[in-house]
This record gives sequence, structure tokens and C-alpha cells, in this order.
Amino acid sequence: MKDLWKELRGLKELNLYRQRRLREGVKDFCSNDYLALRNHPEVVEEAIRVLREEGLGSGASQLVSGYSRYHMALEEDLAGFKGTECCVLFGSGYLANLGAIGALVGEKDVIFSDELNHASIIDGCRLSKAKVIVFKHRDYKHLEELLKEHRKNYRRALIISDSVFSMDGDIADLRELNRLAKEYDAILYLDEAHATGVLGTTGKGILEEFSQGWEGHMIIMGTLSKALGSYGAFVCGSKILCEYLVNKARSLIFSTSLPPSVCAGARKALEIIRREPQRIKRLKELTLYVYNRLKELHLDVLFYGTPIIPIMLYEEKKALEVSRALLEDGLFIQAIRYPTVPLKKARLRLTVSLNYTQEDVEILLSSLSKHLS
Ligand SMILES: Cc1ncc(COP(=O)(O)O)c(C=O)c1O
Repeated sequence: MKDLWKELRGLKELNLYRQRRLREGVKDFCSNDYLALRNHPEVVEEAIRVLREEGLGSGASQLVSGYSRYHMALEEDLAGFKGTECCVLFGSGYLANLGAIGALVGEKDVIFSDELNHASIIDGCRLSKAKVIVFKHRDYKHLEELLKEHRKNYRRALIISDSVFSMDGDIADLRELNRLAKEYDAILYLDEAHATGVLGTTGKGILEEFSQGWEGHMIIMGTLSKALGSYGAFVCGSKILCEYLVNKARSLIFSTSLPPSVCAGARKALEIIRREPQRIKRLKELTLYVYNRLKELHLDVLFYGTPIIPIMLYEEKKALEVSRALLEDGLFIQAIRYPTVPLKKARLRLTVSLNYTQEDVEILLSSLSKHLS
């Protein structure tokens, strides 16, 4: 146990020590509740209704007795929303990536993975025992070189990318990824955690953003935990894929399914997104407004049109200091540091949400200006 203490001390010395913070009493500027659906009265009402009807937990895994009509209805709606044949729910985005990647590829196979993919993809790749080849971030020329050299040596190939990269907010080039997937006979696996409810004019995700229909070799993974304001995740694709995952994905088979109330709440959130596409438009407008105001402060921000707007501070210590100073003003933006991002690329990951009022934005800007300009 002494070793653990030493390691923690090492993290503190490097400004890489992490602590959870109660978010009470502060305005949250770093959640992924982009469309403000987590507290939407209809979502909460529906979840409570089903909570009363079904009880708290689901009682078992999907393959035992934990698969209710609420799970099935949500899967059907998600498949319809994403324009795929079928959908399977998972306990979380982390579990979906672990389970789906691990089921799809093994020792004889190869994965081509963007270097900035989410940690759950990295862990899923490692666990799968497939050969993992990492391509430079959004560098599709590099990807093509790697495909040319290595694809032929393996049975199945998977190209994996986040649709919206969670720490930078940039967007994968679907056209290039799809061209390469087709040319090199690979499955294209897209993580839509931050794209669902955000990209495209109606929030359907990267396919809509690129005016592209779903094709059989595409796997669309997404989470219920961001713009859908709930918890859990899904993998959409062909009927065969879903059947396969239900039989092979260990994180689905050997883990208790989502509570029915959580599924019902997510389904209501999806219904609201479909009914009110103006929410997505408003999010885009607010995002642009916040970015333009940040620019006036001459802050070093990354911006790609998505609601993830990292304020770059580079030094871990500086990121911690500014995050703490904001907290004293009642504003919460978490300092993101290694290993979530590379060393010396520390940042405040500001996210835009429909939860913010005009006044909130003004308070945020004046506090940022005080501590950063
Ligand atoms: C791109 C990406 N994939 C997967 C996940 C994991 O999702 P979850 O939080 O539902 O486990 C996240 C975020 O947490 C993410 O940003």
C-alpha cells in the first residue's frame, strides 16, 4: 500500500492528481448535457412513471430477464433515428466499446484507430487481442498508407474513429473514412457519443452532417449519456450485427441491463429531439455566439463548430489554477490533463449547453476575462 501512496504523491508533484468535486452551488460549464434534456420535465416525468411501474433496477442481464419492452422500444427508435436496420443497448459507452470491439475482432484481425479516439475505444482495442495500428489524428493519407501495407495480412479489418473528438471537439472526415473502408474492405466503426443530438440539422449525427446514408459495413455506436441526458449506450447497424453482438459481446451478456426508467427517459429525450429540431439549431447558434465572445477576449481556444470548446492552457499547473479560480466565482470548468490529453496540452474543456442563459454566458466571460486575459 505504501507504493500507492508514493504514486499519488508523484501525481501531485506533476499537477496530475485528480479529485472529484461536488458540483453543488456552482454553475456547470463542462457537462455533456448539450440539449438540456437531463432535467426536461417530460423526460423526468416519463422516467418517474416507468420507475414506479418497473422498480429501480432491471433485475438481470438482457439475456436473462433484464430485457423489457422499454429496452426494445428504445432500440427500435434509435435504429430509426440513425437510419440503420437494428440497434442493441449497452450499459454505458465504455461498455459498448469494450463489448462491441471485442466481439467483432480477435487475434486474426486488425484495427486502424485514430490516435485521439476515446479511452474506451483504446481499451476495447487492447482487450480484443487484434493487431492495433494507430493512425495520426484525422490524417487519412497516413491511414491509407497503413491500410495499403497491413490490411492484406489480416482476416477482418476495422477502421475506428470518434465522430466528434471528445477533448478537441473536431469532426472526423466521414467521406474519407468511408472511401477507405470500402476500398480496403473494412468495417467502419464510428463513435457518436458527442455527435448524437449535435451533428446534422436534426441531430442524427455524422451521417446527416455529411448527407450520407447508412451502409451495411458501418457500425454506429453512440451514448445515451450526453445530448440524450440519460445513461447507457447503443450500437446500431445491420440485423446480423445486432444478432451477433447479442451472442458475442461480453459486456452485454455478463452485465445487468439498464434500468427500464433510464431507457424510457432516453426515449422521451429522443422524441423531443425529433419533435423540436430547433433545439439543435439553437445549440449551434449559442455555440457560435460563445465562440465569438471568447475570441474577443483573445483566448487560445480550439473551435470546429461543435459545442466542445477547449480553452488551451498547456501547462497542467495553470489549468488547475484557473479552474480553481473559476470555482471560487461559482463556475465549474474541469481542468483536463494527461492522460486524458497529451502532456503539456492541458485545457479547460468548456462545453456549450442550452442550459445556459444569456446572463450565465456573461458571468462566465467576465470571470474568464478576469483570470485569463
Ligand atoms: C467518444 C466517447 N466514447 C465513449 C464514451 C463513454 O461513454 P459513457 O460515459 O457512456 O461510458 C465517451 C464519454 O464518456 C466518449 O466521449
